[in-house]
Amino acid sequence: MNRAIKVCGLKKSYGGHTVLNGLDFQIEKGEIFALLGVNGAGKTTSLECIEGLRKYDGGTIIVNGKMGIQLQSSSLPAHIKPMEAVKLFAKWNREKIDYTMLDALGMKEIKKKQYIQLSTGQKRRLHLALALIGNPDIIFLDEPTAGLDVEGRLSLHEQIQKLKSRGKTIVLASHDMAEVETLCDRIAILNHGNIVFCGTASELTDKVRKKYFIHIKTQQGDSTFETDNIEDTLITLLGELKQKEISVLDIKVDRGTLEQHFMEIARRKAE
Ligand SMILES: Nc1ncnc2c1ncn2[C@@H]1O[C@H](COP(=O)(O)OP(=O)(O)OP(=O)(O)O)[C@@H](O)[C@H]1O
Repeated sequence: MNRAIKVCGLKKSYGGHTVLNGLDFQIEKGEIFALLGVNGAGKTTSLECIEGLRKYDGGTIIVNGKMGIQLQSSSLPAHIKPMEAVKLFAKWNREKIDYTMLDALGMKEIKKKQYIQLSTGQKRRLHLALALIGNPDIIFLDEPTAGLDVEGRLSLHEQIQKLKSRGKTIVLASHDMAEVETLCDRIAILNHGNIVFCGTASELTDKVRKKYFIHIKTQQGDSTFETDNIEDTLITLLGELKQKEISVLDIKVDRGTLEQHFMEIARRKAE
């Protein structure tokens, strides 16, 4: 069985307000899977239903493995030290402490500090360490890098990649397109209570935008051309430039950013 999670027809309303309108998706073992959506799209609600922390109104959720959970916001007593928290969590879970994992998350560097003295990045690393106690198979991270600087984000990405290389399944909610593009194997986009896209970043690009953008820099300035047929357009453009004896300094071809594709899909009105 290669499936870590299967969600079928997941429904959730708060009062009369429908937030999840029958979600269907599945997450394979060993992949990094991202839930994306604008603020209020229902990412946290979906994660917390799967985690068993929130009741849902309909549908089925099958989770195939032990879960480790890092919530969007969590707190610890102000004066507790990181290792005290780790020992407490290990005791509650009746698990041994994995000191190699703690070292990899930089717990040594902060062991003398109290919780209240930790930076946002250090708190996030501690909460990730707590989520990993018990060696879970599936790790849920709700906006894991929110509020982190570039270095903190890269270091956390490295830890997440290491978890994947150890065969863990990672499910995360994120707003950060660069993060999702570099880190995640597959993405599901939530919009108006439905999954409007589920696949890889390049499949998202294919779905939204078939066009290519050719950016040409010449002695006379920069120009961008949009085309469906990259080969013909490039040949024509280069031929024209050669005929006019204009030297080309640089050429770049792209298909727009993942952020543009995400916004196009995430903001589409319900069909
Ligand atoms: N306990 C609650 N009671 C009532 N409404 C709620 C509750 N929790 C969430 N909501 C509403 O459900 C919707 C989805 O919220 P949720 O937190 O799941 O979205 P999200 O995609 O995680 O948002 P964000 O990106 O801002 O974290 C929002 O409209 C929110 O106001």
